[in-house]
Amino acid sequence: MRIAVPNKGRLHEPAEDLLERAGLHIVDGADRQLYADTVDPEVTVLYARAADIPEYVSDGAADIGITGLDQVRESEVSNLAELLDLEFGSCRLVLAAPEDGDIETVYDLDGGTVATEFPNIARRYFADLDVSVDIAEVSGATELTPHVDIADGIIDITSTGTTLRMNRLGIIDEVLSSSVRLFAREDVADDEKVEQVRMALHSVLSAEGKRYLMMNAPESALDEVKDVLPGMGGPTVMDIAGSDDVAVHAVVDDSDVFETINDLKDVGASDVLVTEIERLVE
Ligand SMILES: Nc1ncnc2c1ncn2[C@@H]1O[C@H](COP(=O)(O)OP(=O)(O)OP(=O)(O)O)[C@@H](O)[C@H]1O
Ligand SMILES: O=P(O)(O)OC[C@H]1O[C@H](OP(=O)(O)OP(=O)(O)O)[C@H](O)[C@@H]1O
Ligand SMILES: [Mg+2]
Repeated sequence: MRIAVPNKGRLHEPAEDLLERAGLHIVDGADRQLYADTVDPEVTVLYARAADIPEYVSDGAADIGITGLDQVRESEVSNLAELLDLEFGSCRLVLAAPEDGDIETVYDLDGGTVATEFPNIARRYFADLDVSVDIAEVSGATELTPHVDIADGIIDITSTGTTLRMNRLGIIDEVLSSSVRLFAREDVADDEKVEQVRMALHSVLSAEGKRYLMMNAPESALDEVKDVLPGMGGPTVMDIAGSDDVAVHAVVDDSDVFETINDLKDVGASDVLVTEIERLVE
């Protein structure tokens, strides 16, 4: 089973980092290599441009892929199944035009030109709205084009909004909200190995924002301790040999930890340990 991963650009590091945290360690993955092995002999990695990954998975060069939803939509391949939102690389594809111009709605662009790195998404967007627009395909610095009379507006990625602001462009509409996804070719989407990889990545996402709490508590206070712990499926309780205390373990949302510890102390818990969770397989 082969997994296609961005070889450079902003998605490369977070994608590799996620595989590492999922325990799918890359071995022998020296820089600028096309393929790498992982600790699982059945899983190999193919490094490719983020924009090429949907096509590679669709054609069978890889079986599953990690790239932005914007790239999947732009590729127009139809045999991919989304397995997981990996919750990084979040951005919006927006329609924008000069702030001081006379384009205020998408309909004002009828008969005009729009520059973009995403011509397929752009064509579909305008066709759906029945707006007739010429698409000028560019390969970068899209934000400049309205200021050099190449286009009346643009469809481009924004995340912090800095680039649009610097180029005095205002957002007219959101075309797509994107983040990085794990997807598979439909014919292998239900394979056992694909499911194992999906589950491993999911376990990392599930652990994010969660903490593991361990404490001792008098057995007589157990009901109150349980009431305080919001825990998933109730806490784990273990007897401590030769003691009236029990050990209690629970998973708690990071945002609840401060309040939960205070409440636990109030009902008699002691020796509270808080640790991070690497993965949570449900
Ligand atoms: N602010 C952003 N700008 C561009 N892409 C973003 C942004 N935020 C998230 N992304 C995601 O990253 C993808 C771009 O990946 P790419 O590998 O092209 O990164 P890059 O850093 O722009 O590299 P390059 O310098 O080659 O353009 C986008 O398709 C999108 O899914
Ligand atoms: O809202 P912001 O945080 O300003 O991000 C948006 C900008 O980032 C991307 O460019 P990138 O840095 O990838 O350069 P590129 O156009 O050369 O790919 C994108 O094409 C926008 O120009
Ligand atoms: Mg870029």
